[in-house]
Amino acid sequence: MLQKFKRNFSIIAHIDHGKSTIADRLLQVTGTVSERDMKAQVLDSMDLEREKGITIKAQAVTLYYDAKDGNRYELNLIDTPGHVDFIYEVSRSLAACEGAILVVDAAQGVEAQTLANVYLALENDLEVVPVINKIDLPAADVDKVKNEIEDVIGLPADDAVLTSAKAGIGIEELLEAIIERIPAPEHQEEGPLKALIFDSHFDDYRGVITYVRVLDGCIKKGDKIKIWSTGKELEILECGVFSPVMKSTGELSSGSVGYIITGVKTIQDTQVGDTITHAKKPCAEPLQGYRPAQSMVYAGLYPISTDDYSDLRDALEKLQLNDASLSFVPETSLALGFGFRCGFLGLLHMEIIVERLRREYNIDLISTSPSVEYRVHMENGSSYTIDNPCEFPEAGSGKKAVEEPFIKGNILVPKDYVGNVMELCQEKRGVFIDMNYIDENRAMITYELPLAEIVIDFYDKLKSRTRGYASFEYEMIGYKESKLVKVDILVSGNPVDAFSFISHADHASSRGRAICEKLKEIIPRQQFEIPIQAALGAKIIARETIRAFRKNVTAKCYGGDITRKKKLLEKQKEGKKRMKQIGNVEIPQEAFVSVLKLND
Ligand SMILES: Nc1nc2c(ncn2[C@@H]2O[C@H](COP(=O)(O)OP(=O)(O)OP(=O)(O)O)[C@@H](O)[C@H]2O)c(=O)[nH]1
Repeated sequence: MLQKFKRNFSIIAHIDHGKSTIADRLLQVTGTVSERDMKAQVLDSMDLEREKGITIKAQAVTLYYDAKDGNRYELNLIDTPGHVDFIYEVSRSLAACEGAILVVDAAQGVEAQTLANVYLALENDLEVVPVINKIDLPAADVDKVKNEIEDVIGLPADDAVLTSAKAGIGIEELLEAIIERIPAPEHQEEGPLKALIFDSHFDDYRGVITYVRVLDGCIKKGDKIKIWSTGKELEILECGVFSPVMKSTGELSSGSVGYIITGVKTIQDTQVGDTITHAKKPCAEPLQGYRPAQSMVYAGLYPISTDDYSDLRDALEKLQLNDASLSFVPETSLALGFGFRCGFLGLLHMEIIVERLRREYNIDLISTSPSVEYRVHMENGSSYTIDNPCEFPEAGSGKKAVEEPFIKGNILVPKDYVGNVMELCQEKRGVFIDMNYIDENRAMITYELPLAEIVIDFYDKLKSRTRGYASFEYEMIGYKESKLVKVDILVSGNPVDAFSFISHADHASSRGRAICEKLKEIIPRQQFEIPIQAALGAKIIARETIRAFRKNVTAKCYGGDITRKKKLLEKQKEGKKRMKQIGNVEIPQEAFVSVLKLND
């Protein structure tokens, strides 16, 4: 197909504004999926995505549309995730497009992530087509949203397409708008091959599937290609498009989006952002590429049962096959045994990985409290980074300063909640930068905040203190020095490394106290007294005591039924499996999780 009949676009939106529903409708109206196969949100293929109702990974799909001008067009839709954790995936899918559909909810209007995503699209020189969705809702206010798009984003909104993805209204108009307004790709159809790798996934049966966008030239089955950065030469065993399942076409021409299979073993061999060219007749220079995704949040993952250690390693390796942003290295903890230190894009990413390990791989896990990466500067001039509280330098070790990562966060909120948001940001050690009213009702508040304060539960707190009306988006701005200390938690005098955390000095006592109180509630009484303490080095800053108690499970069984007694004892043993033995104290698994939730 000629380039002038191709259109490559993404859909960008704030979470829940209806991006996936619109994508589903486009698939349906163009006959890409039959009525029978249409299950809601075809593009959100992972179970978890469906359940949580969020898109995580970028996906591509090719649609064919017979337009009103009598021509048949090839439309390549690249889906993008909507959550802040995955903004990196958004930027790389945008690089494979000429245009973006900007979906704004007709009742909610422009939100913080709408803005962040539009700016990314404009940075990539994309043509943005505004779409106002959910016009069927009684609370829809199209004129107000049009004004917001013009005033807040600065895009003309007169000709915004009005849709109700739910009711199937406005979908044809949207398809026509895509063809009219999004420019066709303009590359050299005959030139030496130049293609961009924008994603990849591992398929159990077929190996690595690499997603490519062809710029110049053409890829054919049997071609010998070269990966620019590594110089590795590979043969194209198969190439084709997603419609929505993989369909081999034997060829991908200039301006197209599709997949190639080359027989490489891991997705690391075809790095996202790399350039593909022909081995014999290479292009003159590579495409710009991307920075690799960076882990922001770290935590230790430990199997409850030590027998699961190698299964956990295999599972992490498998997950990494599809998710280059997940990193892990083995680590050991005195309290928890053998496990892995893992790096994630954000808390949601971490939650998803932990949940998948549980569900898909059946591994019961304990995760330690999430941490960020700190930079430690020593008096002798050396410096290093740590992502684990256990590596924090002890007092007297010659530490000069510790720096932590900061973000600039933009919060869009109705004016009634401005006070609550500012209060929350102050509690989280935020530094006020700016506040602007975007209209008479809503304000955009900007704060600089330590990332460590954001990763725990900022998002949840923000939602609850604004009744779900605030939206939030952030970017990293770099490292700054802070007064940080490590707090240890001692159970019966033994430090439990999995409970240690790094905190700002001003918050150390209150957090230490809160954890001691929580552990007192959770750790069952045992036959001896258990002191629980929080300590700053040798100094105890909080203490709780669990009094002694003897739990005699057979007490209920008077009468001499020995089998019943045995059963009860068996049951007690089962319960113990879910405990971790720390010194002479048994700590239930929930303790590790609740401490994690409490860290503020
Ligand atoms: N009333 C109404 N509801 C809609 C419409 N479009 C989508 N929804 C609903 O809005 C919710 C969110 O829609 P999604 O398509 O999952 O939103 P999304 O933007 O893809 O969300 P992420 O994938 O998480 O980024 C779902 O419950 C949809 O059924 C619409 O036109 N009208």
